[in-house]
Amino acid sequence: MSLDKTYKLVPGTTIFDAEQSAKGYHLNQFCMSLMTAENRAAFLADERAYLDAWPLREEQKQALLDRDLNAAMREGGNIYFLAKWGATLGFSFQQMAGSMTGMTEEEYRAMMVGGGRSVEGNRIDHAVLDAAYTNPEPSAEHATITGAVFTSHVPAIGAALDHGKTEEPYWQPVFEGYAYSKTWERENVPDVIFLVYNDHASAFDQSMIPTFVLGTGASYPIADEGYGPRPVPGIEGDPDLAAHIAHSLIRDDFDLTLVNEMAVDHGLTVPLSLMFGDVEKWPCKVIPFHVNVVQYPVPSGARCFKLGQALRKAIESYDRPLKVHVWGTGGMSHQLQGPRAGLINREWDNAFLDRLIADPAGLAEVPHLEYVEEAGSEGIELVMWLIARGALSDVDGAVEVKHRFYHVPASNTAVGHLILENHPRAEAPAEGEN
Ligand SMILES: O=C(O)c1ccc(O)c(O)c1
Repeated sequence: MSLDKTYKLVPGTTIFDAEQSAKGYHLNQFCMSLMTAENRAAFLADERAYLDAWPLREEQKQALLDRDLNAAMREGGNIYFLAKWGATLGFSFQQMAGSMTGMTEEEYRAMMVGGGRSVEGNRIDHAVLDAAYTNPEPSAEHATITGAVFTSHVPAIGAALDHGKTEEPYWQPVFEGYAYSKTWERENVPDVIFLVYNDHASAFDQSMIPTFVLGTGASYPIADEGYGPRPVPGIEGDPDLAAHIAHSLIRDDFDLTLVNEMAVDHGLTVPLSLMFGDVEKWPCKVIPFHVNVVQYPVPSGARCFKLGQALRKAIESYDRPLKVHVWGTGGMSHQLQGPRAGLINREWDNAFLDRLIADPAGLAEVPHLEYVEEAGSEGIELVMWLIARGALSDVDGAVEVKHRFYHVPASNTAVGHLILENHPRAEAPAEGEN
């Protein structure tokens, strides 16, 4: 099933969607650079030289040099960004809009004074729209979620790996718990991991508190959390699949923040190290998905579970035969602050794992207060596991527990880990087939 992009059929109109945004990313960022007097002066002194300093395609530079806004829009420019360029050259919004219509400035102004352009004759060709609805292009192939991994993402685990301490008596039992996981992951390398984690005041500070962040970028550097960046490879993203997921989730009423550039911290890198070990390059692409669990209000378990269900629909409607893993990270019980620091609740953690496997919808109803009271203030990270669990196939398929592990302690936390394989039910053969 391909997504509804019928907005492309409105005549004389370019909708700025994720596809256009990817195409025009540097063009629009160039426009943003004109928000200082110093940069505007440099641009006006030598437009070509200033443009050449940006990674723009020649078509994009030429569109601006020709003052051709239609071409700039085709090349991914958005009018609110381009307005910064226009303002630098002394154009008003009316002059810019009029320049795209084939009218002179006077004609366009007169048309607006006369009541503006009529919608009559400017609607979608309904024959084309009807055809788009009645003959949706069936896709022979689609992406599949083949497994889910759930794991703690304690930074001290990353430090133990990076400093060769995995065989020390304190750490050996932790890494022993991931020995099978590394073999399983090697035998089941996906094309893409959709990795749910929380940023720990690394990419997002108090200037911005987005609830759900989908990484739509091509690559992500490793954050420096104070000890220097972890010595692990950078992350390659999948902008195309991420844009598809963004479109599908937002259409399903999940209000996401889309981020093209961000550094990723231990929340994302420690799970990758645990599952892939010490590698030169991660063997697959990763789409980072950050959930705010730092500043309240944080999303509920129920919201996360529903998001996971919508994520499954999004991934399965992507028309390429990719194998996708969905990972939920963070937890288990831990409290990093105040007189209750060090809180561990083995019974609650293990009941959480039991219910995550057998009763995820029921588990999703557990309120925040229970996480904080029973699993410690930072145990709230466990709501993120419900996103990955919601993406699996219980409705028309089955999940199989491949591995389960629990250990106390790693620094201040309990370590929990699960691997669930996803077995979607085979699609019913079409009539006439065996
Ligand atoms: O136990 C710890 O040391 C610790 C520190 C930071 C974290 O984000 C975390 O999950 C655990």
